Order: sequence, then structure tokens, then C-alpha cells
Amino acid sequence: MDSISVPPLHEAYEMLLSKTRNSNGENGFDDDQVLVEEEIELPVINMNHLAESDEVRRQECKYAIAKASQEWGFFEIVKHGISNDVFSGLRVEQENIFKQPFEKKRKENKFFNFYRWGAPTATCIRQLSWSEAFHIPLTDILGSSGSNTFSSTIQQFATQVSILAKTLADILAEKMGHKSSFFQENCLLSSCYIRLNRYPPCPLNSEVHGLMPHTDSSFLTILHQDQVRGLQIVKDGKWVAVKPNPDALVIIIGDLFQAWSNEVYKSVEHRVVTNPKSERFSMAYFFCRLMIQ
Ligand SMILES: O=C(O)CCC(=O)C(=O)O
Ligand SMILES: [Fe+2]
Repeated sequence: MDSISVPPLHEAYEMLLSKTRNSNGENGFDDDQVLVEEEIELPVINMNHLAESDEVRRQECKYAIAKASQEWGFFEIVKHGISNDVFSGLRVEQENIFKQPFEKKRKENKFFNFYRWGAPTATCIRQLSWSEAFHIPLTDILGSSGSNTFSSTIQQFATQVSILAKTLADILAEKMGHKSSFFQENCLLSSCYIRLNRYPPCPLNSEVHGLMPHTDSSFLTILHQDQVRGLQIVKDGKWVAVKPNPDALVIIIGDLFQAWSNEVYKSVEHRVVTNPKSERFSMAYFFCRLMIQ
């Protein structure tokens, strides 16, 4: 990994880390587990069943989506219709933009509305995020001319993933007794965005988070993660690691869906832990607000 592209996380956090080391003893961390042993497999839903001619199979699939959203707030979908070529193309572009020099990323936000590195507001170790991210509004993506490979690749992904998000949201709406085209009709496209994440290897301490614990504020999030482990969720009150599945996309129910469904669907806390050796990439699509909110 070329070091010129990596944000100065070490320097930025050195003070915070040494302060904590001094006041908390040896390594500066308390007992709350960050390293977890247990690795789970999320419920896996085959989206092909939605296209079956058999109405019973279609309904079973919708039921499984609603059940996973209630009981887990997290699940995986396979046979979702977005081809591996789209993800591998986007991955190449994602690596290219992150591998630009840090100063360039920080200063030049031509296409990207927002570049974040680290955790600018962190006041303690728990709140550190050993990562960087580009936050790209859907309107910028769909409105761009698609004239370079990055914008055409991300446009292709955004178009397909938006359809998927609406399909899932509409199934969840239907199961709550709403019209089955509710989100199709009411989603505010301009509120949706894509976030590209990079987690550089963290040589410091495995208890520094790659991304600190949070819930997503979206209706739902569609996440594509690579093969490097790191994602963890809270299940039955404890942190468990999510095993990467190369064929699946991870669906995360967000705060808006939890509120809108009167807490029927669960927005679950999750985080990313760091890896001392391997860098990790992920991309997330956030399906956000309604026109009528
Ligand atoms: O990188 C990941 O696996 C999770 C990313 C995430 O939770 C987020 O961007 O909100
Ligand atoms: Fe998240």
C-alpha cells in the first residue's frame, strides 16, 4: 500500500492514544470486548424466488425478508441480479480513487461532495475510526455525464442498487399493510447516497475501531464488503462477527425504518474492527428519505 495515500491517522490520534495510555494503564483500553471469537452467518435470502411463477414461493421469500428484518435487522441476499462484473469494476475504481495522494483527496472534491478521514470529533479511544470514506449523493452520480470510467461504473451500480433497495423496502412496507408500491412512489431519490469506505491496516491496537459503533440513519442500507473480516453486529446483546460471503449483499435496517414501522423492524448497532495487516474496502448504498416526510 503506498503510504502517501493513507490519511495521517497515526499522527492525528497519537495525542489521544498517549493520553489514554497514561490515565488507564498499560494499553489504555477498558474491558469492553472488541476482539470477538464468535462468527455468525446471517439469514440468507435468495432473491430469485421473487420471480417464481408459484405465488406461494414468492410469498415465502417476502415473509423471510420481513422476518429477518424483525428478528435480526441484518440479513444477506443472494441472486440479487447485480453481476460480479459490476462489483469488480467498481472495486478497481474504488482502489484508484483511494490511492490518490491524501492531500489531493482532501483538497479536490470535484465529483465528491464529501471526503471523511478518521473521526474528526473523537474525544476518546472508543470514538476513533481508522478509515476514510467518500460520500457521494445519488443526484451527483445520476446527473453526471458518465464520461470517465469511475462515473460510468458507479452510475451502473447506483441504477441497479436503487431498484433493489426499492424492491426490498416495498416488500417490508407491504408486510406492514401498505401499498406494495409505497417506496417506489414516495422515495426521495435526492436523499440517497453511496459511501465508499477504505480501512487501512491499523498497526496500533486491535481495539481501535475501523468504524465506531453506530446504527444507520437510513431506511435501509445495502452493503458490499470484501473478503477481509471486520464487520460486527450486536446480536442478543453481544458483539458477533459477520462472516464475509462473496456472493451476497448485506442488508441493514436503519433508524428510519425502525421508526416508520413502529419498531417492528430493527435498526441494529454495528461497527468495523481494524486489521493489523490487510486493508479492507466496502461500499454502501443508503436508501434515505420519503417525499412525504
Ligand atoms: O464497512 C462496513 O462493512 C460497514 C460500513 C458501515 O456500517 C457504514 O458505512 O455505515
Ligand atoms: Fe453502518
